[in-house]
Amino acid sequence: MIRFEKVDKTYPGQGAPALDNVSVDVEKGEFVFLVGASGSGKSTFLRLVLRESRPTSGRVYVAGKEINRLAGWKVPRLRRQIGTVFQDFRLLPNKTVSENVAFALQVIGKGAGDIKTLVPETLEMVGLDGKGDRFPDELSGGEQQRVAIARAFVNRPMILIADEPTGNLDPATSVGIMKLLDRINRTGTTVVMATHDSSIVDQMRKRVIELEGGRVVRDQAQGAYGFQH
Ligand SMILES: Nc1ncnc2c1ncn2[C@@H]1O[C@H](COP(=O)(O)OP(=O)(O)OP(=O)(O)O)[C@@H](O)[C@H]1O
Repeated sequence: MIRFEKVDKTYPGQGAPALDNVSVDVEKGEFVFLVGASGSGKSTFLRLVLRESRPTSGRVYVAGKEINRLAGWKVPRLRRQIGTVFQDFRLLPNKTVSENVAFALQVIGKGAGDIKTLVPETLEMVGLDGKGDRFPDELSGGEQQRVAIARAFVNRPMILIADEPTGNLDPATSVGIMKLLDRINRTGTTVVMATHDSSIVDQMRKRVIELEGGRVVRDQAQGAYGFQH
């Protein structure tokens, strides 16, 4: 589903590469944690998957296509197949919960009929049944992140990218969010999550890819946050 082949990324004017000879293969349906110190290259990795950034050398494939060679007009179609969730939720403050989720469908041209069924169905799935008419500032942080996940998942993307999704949440709320991401993963969606949250990684026991100075220094099935034999 996601394949990096000898990917280097050096930002203009930077001496050291943000990614250095990264080769990684993520299969359809996998759940992968990307870990590593601040500045190790996690966000750069995620940006390359979205083609928000391009490799300096090497190849990035998503769903079998080398995305650096994708024509510009095909990039929106690629991004539609990838849901994104961030630490800071990024909801539209002047739209209700339902409108935030519906908006993701409107921008990709879904009809009113589809929207009417998909939005409540997805809100129920993320545990926000009955909260569709609230505004983001009337919700807790955990609930706001659930809205963001509903918005990312409402068109059933192949891949869900989560960059520090529990970074602003307390430990108990974070566990609920991880249960939800796990549930989404069980529907067949490939999940790649960058995180500093060691207790979450240790509890989930999924594949762990660790970056250090832009290099993959560990790629371990059912791994922990720190290396353990
Ligand atoms: N737009 C940019 N221009 C120049 N350098 C950049 C840019 N974005 C990232 N970098 C550099 O690339 C390296 C990797 O950064 P990246 O944001 O990928 O790390 P990260 O692991 O996601 O960090 P964090 O955990 O703090 O989000 C860092 O040295 C950073 O300073």
